[in-house]
Amino acid sequence: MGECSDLSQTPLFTFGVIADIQYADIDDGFNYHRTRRRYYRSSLQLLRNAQESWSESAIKPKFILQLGDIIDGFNKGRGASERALAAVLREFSSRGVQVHHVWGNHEFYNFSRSALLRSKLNSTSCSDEGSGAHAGADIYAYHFSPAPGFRFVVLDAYDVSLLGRDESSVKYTNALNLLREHNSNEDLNAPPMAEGLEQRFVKFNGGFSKDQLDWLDAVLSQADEKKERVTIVSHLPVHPRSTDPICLAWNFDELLAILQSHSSVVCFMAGHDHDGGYHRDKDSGVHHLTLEGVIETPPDSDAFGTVSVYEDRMILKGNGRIADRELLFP
Ligand SMILES: Nc1ncnc2c1ncn2[C@@H]1O[C@H](COP(=O)(O)OP(=O)(O)O)[C@@H](O)[C@H]1O
Repeated sequence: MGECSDLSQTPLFTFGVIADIQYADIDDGFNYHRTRRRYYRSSLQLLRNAQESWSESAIKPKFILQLGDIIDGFNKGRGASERALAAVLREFSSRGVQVHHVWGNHEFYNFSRSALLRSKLNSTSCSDEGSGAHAGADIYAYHFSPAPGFRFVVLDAYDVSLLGRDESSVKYTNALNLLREHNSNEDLNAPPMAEGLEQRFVKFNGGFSKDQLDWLDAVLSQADEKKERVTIVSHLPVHPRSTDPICLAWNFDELLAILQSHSSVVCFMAGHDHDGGYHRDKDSGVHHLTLEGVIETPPDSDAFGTVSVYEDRMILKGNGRIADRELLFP
C-alpha cells in the first residue's frame, strides 16, 4: 500500500457489508454437492460478532449492506420463515444502524415477491426522495446518497426469474422461456453444461429486466454529471472473473456494458458465491467484489467487512474469511 500514507486520515464515512447469512435453527448441513459444510445455527452468532465489531468501532458505520439470502430456504418447509427472519432482524436492529437489504434466491424460497415488498426486508424507505429513486412498482431497486459525492444502488437480480414471480404472470412465462432456451434439463436447477458461462442458466439465478437496465442507465448518467462515486450492490455477481460462473446473473453482460459506459461507477458488490471472489475490470477500473458467505464460515471464524470511504479510494477491512482490500477509484 505504497500510496496509502493517508490511512491515518479520518474516512469520510464507513459502512458494513455481510452476505449469505442463511440462518435456520437447524443442525449443520452441506451444500448441494456436499463439498462445503453449512453452519445454519451458528450464522446468527457470526452476525452478532459483526454487529458487535461495528458498534465498538471508533467510527460507527453509517449503514450496513446485507447482500441477500438472509435466512435459508429450509425454514419454509418447517413453517419457520417468519420466526427465523424475526431472529435475524432482531440482531440487525439491536444496534440501530440503517440496513439496506438485497434480495437473493433464499428470500424467494421463503416469501412471495408481494410479501417481501410488504416486509422489513424492503428497505426502499431508506432511498433518496423524489422521482427516479425507485426502478418501478414490482422491481426492488433503488439508490441513496449517504454523503455528498457518493451514491449506492441496490439492484434486483431476480427481476427476470422464475423465483418470486407468479406462475400466471407474463414475467414468469418470459423468464421460463429464456431459461428453457439455454437449459433443456427437466430439473432446471441442474446446470445445462458442466463448465463455462452457460452454467448460469439455472432456476436459482435470474437477471435484470430492460426496465431496470434503463433505470440504472439513467441513474448513472445523473451520477456521471454530478461526478459522484457509485457503488452498486446485487445478490448475483456480474463479472465472470469475480465468481464461479454458475453464480452469474443471466444477463451479466448487459449489466457489465452499462457499468463500463459510466465514469461514476467504482465498485460492484455481490454475494451468492459463498467462496467469494474479486476482480478489477481492466476496461473500466471497476472493482468487482463477491463477499464470502456467512453460512459456510466455521463458528470459530467470521465473514463480514467494514469499508472506510475516502476521497480517492475505499479500504475494505475484512474479518475472518474476508481479505483486506484497497479499492482505488478508477
Ligand atoms: N447441480 C445441481 N443440480 C440440481 N439442483 C441443484 C444443483 N445445485 C443446486 N441445486 C439446487 O438448487 C437450489 C439452490 O442451491 P443451493 O445450493 O441451495 O444454493 P445456495 O447456495 O443459494 O444455497 C437448491 O434447491 C439445490 O438443491
